[in-house]
Amino acid sequence: MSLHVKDLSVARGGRPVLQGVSFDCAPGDALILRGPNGIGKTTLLRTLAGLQPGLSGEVDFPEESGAYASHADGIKAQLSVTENLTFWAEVHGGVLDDTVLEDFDLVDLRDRLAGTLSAGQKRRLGLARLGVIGRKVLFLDEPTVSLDGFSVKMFADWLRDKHLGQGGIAVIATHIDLGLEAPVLDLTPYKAAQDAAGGSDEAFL
Ligand SMILES: Nc1ncnc2c1ncn2[C@@H]1O[C@H](COP(=O)(O)OP(=O)(O)OP(=O)(O)O)[C@@H](O)[C@H]1O
Repeated sequence: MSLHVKDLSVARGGRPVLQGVSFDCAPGDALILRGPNGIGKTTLLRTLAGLQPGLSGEVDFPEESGAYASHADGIKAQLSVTENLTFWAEVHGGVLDDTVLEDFDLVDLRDRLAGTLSAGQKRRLGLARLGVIGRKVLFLDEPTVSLDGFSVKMFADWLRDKHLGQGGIAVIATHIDLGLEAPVLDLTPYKAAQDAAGGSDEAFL
């Protein structure tokens, strides 16, 4: 189990955004992505997860082991917290292990309809999904948005102890310090050159 990325170039709306990104993660490794707004963190994470094609380069990790998580986390508003988690567990061929409710501080909310949760509570439920789907390679896009300090620490603890500690890998775009001992990859030097745009349609608009 490892994640290998070599000379990867990614695009958004047909325009190159980042080029020449390379890194490797071994079991238990996290990598923090940094860079200013618009540099391409979301684009890179979506490309790594296979949700959109790259322009060139290699991304390699075991099939069916990746999961991408952002704010659009597929919570079903008309189902309860437990029903949402059970649904995800079953989709991934498992059963719900109740400890995930404790890990993400959802015990008192277990019977609440997900649609009635606050933004931060919804985010905790979305992150708890990661605890039930059993995927080893996580691509996390600003996972702590809307979370208070207590919840950030809870999520960082889960990531360290239950995911990385059990051989998982995580690539995380985050502007805050999660307190993980993880290398930081600043994407600024990988910004695609303007003349690499592969065409100059704008000149004719
Ligand atoms: N739908 C789109 N079509 C074309 N270009 C887009 C689209 N969405 C985003 N972009 C552009 O692609 C570039 C990379 O965006 P991306 O969302 O990957 O950046 P980011 O580093 O995640 O930003 P942030 O820190 O603000 O979340 C930006 O310049 C952005 O303006």
